[in-house]
Formats: sequence, structure tokens, C-alpha cells
Amino acid sequence: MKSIVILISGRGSNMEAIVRAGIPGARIAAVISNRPGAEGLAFAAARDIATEVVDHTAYPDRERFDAALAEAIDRHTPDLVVLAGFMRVLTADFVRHYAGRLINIHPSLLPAFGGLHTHRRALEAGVRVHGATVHYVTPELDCGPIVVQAVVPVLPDDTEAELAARVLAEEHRIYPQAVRWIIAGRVRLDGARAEVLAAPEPNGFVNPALEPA
Ligand SMILES: Nc1nc2c(c(=O)[nH]1)N[C@@H](CN(C=O)c1ccc(C(=O)N[C@@H](CCC(=O)O)C(=O)O)cc1)CN2
Ligand SMILES: NCC(=O)N[C@@H]1O[C@H](COP(=O)([O-])[O-])[C@@H](O)[C@H]1O
Repeated sequence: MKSIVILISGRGSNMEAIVRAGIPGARIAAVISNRPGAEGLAFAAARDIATEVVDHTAYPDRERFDAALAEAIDRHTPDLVVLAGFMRVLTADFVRHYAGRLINIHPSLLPAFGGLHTHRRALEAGVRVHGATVHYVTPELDCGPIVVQAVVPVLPDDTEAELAARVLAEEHRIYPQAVRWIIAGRVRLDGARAEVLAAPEPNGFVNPALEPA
């Protein structure tokens, strides 16, 4: 049984989607937040998932926060660390420690709109499509190998909240799917690219891009 640790900073709706979906062959060993008030902690605790807070404001710098965070994570010997609405930029040392087993979901079609406030920036830019990206985490922000993306239309009168909700619904669909593919060993990292391998059916080839969620 593989072990997954999920990091959150707030409501944790992506963590909730992963927990509710279930990941065959894995257990959610812990949900850890950098913010004591993260609402997602209550959801996890109610499902008897171990929860912990490593409060970034309690540390003098990023390096010591990241070291404490890694210590908390490693107590659960994770096969995969999942950033789910986790809002801290991680140090290179931390990222290297989890190389190949640290993923994130970003609310844009990377490489477009890396960083924060993606929906507002998409509206300001007048893009006609927007979406979400699941990617491996690298020291450089929001630049890691892409596992899967989802596209949504930007409608003429969209507010930031309406667009965010449309993207979030797709996040809740693709993140559990991406975690399942990774835990099933169907994602191969090849330099700057991630390839989702077909899981052959008894009677032939399955194209993961077409596979239903
Ligand atoms: N080294 C990396 N760290 C993180 C990555 C990454 O790809 N490489 N992904 C991010 C997630 N993320 C966007 O998807 C993101 C999160 C946070 C920030 C940011 O500027 N955070 C501020 C604090 C903001 C706050 O507390 O509200 C900060 O850390 O100073 C940018 C992008 C996770 N980390
Ligand atoms: N840069 C990271 C980032 O912006 N993550 C975004 O935070 C929102 C809340 O997630 P949550 O409901 O899972 O907490 C989600 O849209 C997620 O993509």
C-alpha cells in the first residue's frame, strides 16, 4: 500500500476531491497545512486521516520552515507528496528531497499565468480558454513536467469568481485522475516531460488522453 501526504493551506477542496475519489493501491497517510486555520484539516480529521500544522509564521526563514515541513512529511514515509492549494514557494533543497514524487495543481494552462491571481490575469489578458495543470514540482515555480491539463472556455461576461469555479470543477476531476495514474506507475518522467503510459486492456490499447475520469 503506497503512502500519500497532501499539503494544504486553506479549504482543501482538491484534497477533499482526492480523498472522496479514493486512490487504488494507496492511502492518504496525512494532511498537513502551513496554516492553523485551514478548513481542510477538519474534513481530513473527520475521516480519521492524520492531520498536522507546520505554521510557516513560526519559523525565521523558508529554509527552517521547509526543514520542519519535510520532517513532518517524512514521518509518513510518502511515496507521493501532493500540493493541493498549498500556498508557499518551496526551497530548492526541499524540492530536490522529493524529486519525482512531488506534484502540484495550478489554476491555469501552464506555462501561461504562473504564480498567483491566475483567473484575474486571464480575464485581463482576454484569453478565450483557461484551465488547470497538474505538474511535477521543480525549484523554478510552476515550470515542472506537465502530467495533465483541463481546458475551460472563458465566457464574455465571466467574473473572476465564475471563471475560478469553472476551473475548480475541472481541478477536482483531473487531480484525482493524475494521482491514480502516478500511483499506478503509469507516469514516466523524461527530463522536462512527463508521459502518461497506456494501461493495456485485455483486448487492446487504452489511450490515457481519452480515458474517462
Ligand atoms: N519551488 C516551488 N514551490 C512551489 C511550486 C513550484 O512549482 N515550485 N508550486 C507552488 C504552488 N503555487 C502555484 O501553483 C504557488 C503557491 C504560492 C506562491 C506564492 O507566491 N506564495 C507566497 C505566499 C502567498 C500566501 O501565503 O498567500 C510565498 O511563498 O511567499 C506562488 C505559487 C507551491 N510551491
Ligand atoms: N498556486 C497554487 C494555487 O493557486 N492553487 C489553487 O488554490 C485553489 C484552492 O485550492 P483548494 O480548494 O484545493 O484549497 C485551487 O484553485 C488551486 O488550483
